[in-house]
Amino acid sequence: MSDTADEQTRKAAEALAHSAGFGNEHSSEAVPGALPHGRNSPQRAPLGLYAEQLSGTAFTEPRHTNRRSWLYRVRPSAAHPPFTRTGNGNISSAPFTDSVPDPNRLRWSPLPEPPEGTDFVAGLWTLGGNGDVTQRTGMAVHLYAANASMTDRVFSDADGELLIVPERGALLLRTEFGLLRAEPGHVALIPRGVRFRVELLEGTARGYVCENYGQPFTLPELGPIGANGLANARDFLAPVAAYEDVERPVEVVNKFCGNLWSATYDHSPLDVVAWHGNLVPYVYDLRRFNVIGSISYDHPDPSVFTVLTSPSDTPGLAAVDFVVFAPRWLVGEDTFRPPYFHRNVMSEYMGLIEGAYDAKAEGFLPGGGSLHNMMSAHGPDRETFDRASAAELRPQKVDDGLAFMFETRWPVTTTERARTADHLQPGYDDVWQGLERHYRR
Ligand SMILES: O=C(O)Cc1cc(O)ccc1O
Ligand SMILES: [Fe+2]
Repeated sequence: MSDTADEQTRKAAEALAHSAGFGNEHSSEAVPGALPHGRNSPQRAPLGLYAEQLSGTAFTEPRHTNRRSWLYRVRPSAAHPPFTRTGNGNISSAPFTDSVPDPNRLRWSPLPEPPEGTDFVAGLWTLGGNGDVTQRTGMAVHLYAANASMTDRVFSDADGELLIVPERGALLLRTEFGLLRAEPGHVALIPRGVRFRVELLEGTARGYVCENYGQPFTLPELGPIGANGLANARDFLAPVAAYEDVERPVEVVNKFCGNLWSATYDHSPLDVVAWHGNLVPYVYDLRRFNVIGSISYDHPDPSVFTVLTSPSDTPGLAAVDFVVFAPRWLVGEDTFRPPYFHRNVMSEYMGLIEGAYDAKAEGFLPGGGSLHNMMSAHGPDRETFDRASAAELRPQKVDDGLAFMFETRWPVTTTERARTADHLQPGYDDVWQGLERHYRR
């Protein structure tokens, strides 16, 4: 008896091989001899494959930012029927114009369960964002909730790269470059335009997506930290080549300038037998993050927790940073240890992958999220403030949660759907009520 689709997903996810490193030249062939040697585009590519370049940066960008890969495939991507518009579901794109940017602090509970048969693409739900897809600037925050694998359907996003942050349910990502497994606590990145399919390893899945319209995420500079630390390049795992030779109708959904377009191919475009290059999908286990912090006094700024950064044209000013609050020791002397009260020119969307977050005693839930827009005042809730102000300052391990932040240079405009959602929490402001006056003269 042949395996069910779910069994095929599970078996495929076992013992995956990877190619390690960030920004380096990878190469991989699923069939020996499929990669040409000494040139990218020989007169006839090996094994009758088609050679095709995928450019993630302009041809002429400087070497240290240039990203491209060469794919050797059964059929060239160019062999496809026309795309036609299809429904956008709950996906929207920048510029976000259906509501005005809001200075209020907003918080959402997790997405409700989706209807039966919702796959990753159908389960995407846009919360908001900034910039403009047609200008390749800015970002969108999406959530997803799915209970079905994509079958005979693949997705690609011309508008940006997708940083997927699973919160519930492991994912098998079948990409043009091969297979990746991403479970809660990992992040996965799919470069702009790369075709992929999401299969569910646990029946249901939930999480967050940062769609980055701008420059690709890269590792932050380390400056005085030195040659090692934060996210180490060797812990980023690209797939090895794996292809499917499928000659039956496959729907390709293409997100282009804010809309979904669909075409039904007569074959699967996940037909890359070999590839090489530095533009690759990857996964990263957030628990590998080397957390740097204060070993004397004061709470450091969260920039020190940056995993990945999408630079802007201004040095030091990120279009968007991906920041993780991973388990760590707090040892600061005479220090208020949780996140401080602050107002930030950058806008902060936060999510929770597991457990709790040290600035919020309750209400900030795994699968939920908060938005503290440009200059909005926030910080520890009353309970956290009272507790941390009175705490005995012994070395303390913070290891009861895994939270993250998409921190962006432009204010985040929420979609009408996010503003009117049942799971938008009323009364979020109240967490800062009752902070007593202690000042006496
Ligand atoms: O608002 C937040 O919780 C995120 C955050 C964490 C921190 O440690 C310092 C500043 C900051 O914005
Ligand atoms: Fe903050």
